[in-house]
Amino acid sequence: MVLASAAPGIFSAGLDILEMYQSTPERCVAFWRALQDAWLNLYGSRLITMAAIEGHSPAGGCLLAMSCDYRVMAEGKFQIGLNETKLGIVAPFWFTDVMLNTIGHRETEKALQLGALYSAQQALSIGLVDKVVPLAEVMPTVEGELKNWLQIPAAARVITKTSMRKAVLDRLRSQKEKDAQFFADFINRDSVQKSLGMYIASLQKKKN
Ligand SMILES: CC/C=C\C/C=C\C/C=C\CCC/C=C/C(=O)SCCNC(=O)CCNC(=O)[C@H](O)C(C)(C)COP(=O)(O)OP(=O)(O)OC[C@H]1O[C@@H](n2cnc3c(N)ncnc32)[C@H](O)[C@@H]1OP(=O)(O)O
Repeated sequence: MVLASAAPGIFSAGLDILEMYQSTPERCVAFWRALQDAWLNLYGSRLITMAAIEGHSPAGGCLLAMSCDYRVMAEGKFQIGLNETKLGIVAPFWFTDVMLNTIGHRETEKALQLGALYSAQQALSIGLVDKVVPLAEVMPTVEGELKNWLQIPAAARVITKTSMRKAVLDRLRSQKEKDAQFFADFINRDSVQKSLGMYIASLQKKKN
């Protein structure tokens, strides 16, 4: 399975910020449950999963990419990373776990505190992506890599993948409702809503 985007220049802009702003607790819980299930299915997929990152990939977009087995990113102006702290929010523990498994503890600690967004070359240097190529070569490179992965006996690959990812998946599975409730409480704090409001305004200002 290849994750790619139909929007030029954007792999994924992350979660819909407007869903987290001035929403109701009930809607926030439903929103979070949908995200949890999507991620559990993706990270726990038995399929070979690859991200064709042909554009920006902040926050939830970076989570999607990191949750794949292999990442190819376009060189150039695009950025990737977990930038949550820049919005005044905090990466949930399962976002953090996936990043830890991808780039290790020291880089994750720096990346998360700073809300760092990396260029493709920087992402390659810390192991956040596996390959950087010109934009037009992203999809052919993914397809070529996929052929390599498909050579591996499927049962052996799936057992290996499942055992590598089980602890992180189980950590969320065992506390889904608590996590959803925590998200709804956290996101509706006055201080968090204020930060999100300012971030949304800054996105709109950048455009004008
Ligand atoms: C131990 C744990 C303790 C506590 C944790 C508890 C709870 C956790 C709490 C919260 C966790 C939440 C996790 C959140 C994850 C996320 O994914 S948050 C989203 C982060 N995303 C971003 O910051 C991206 C913002 N967007 C951009 O930077 C740019 O838009 C872009 C680089 C992606 C693309 O740039 P451009 O091509 O220049 O496009 P525009 O900027 O003009 O955007 C077009 C249009 O789209 C709107 N938009 C962009 N991104 C979003 C978004 N994520 N959500 C909603 N809307 C978005 C943008 O405002 C423009 O709108 P219009 O002006 O056209 O209406």
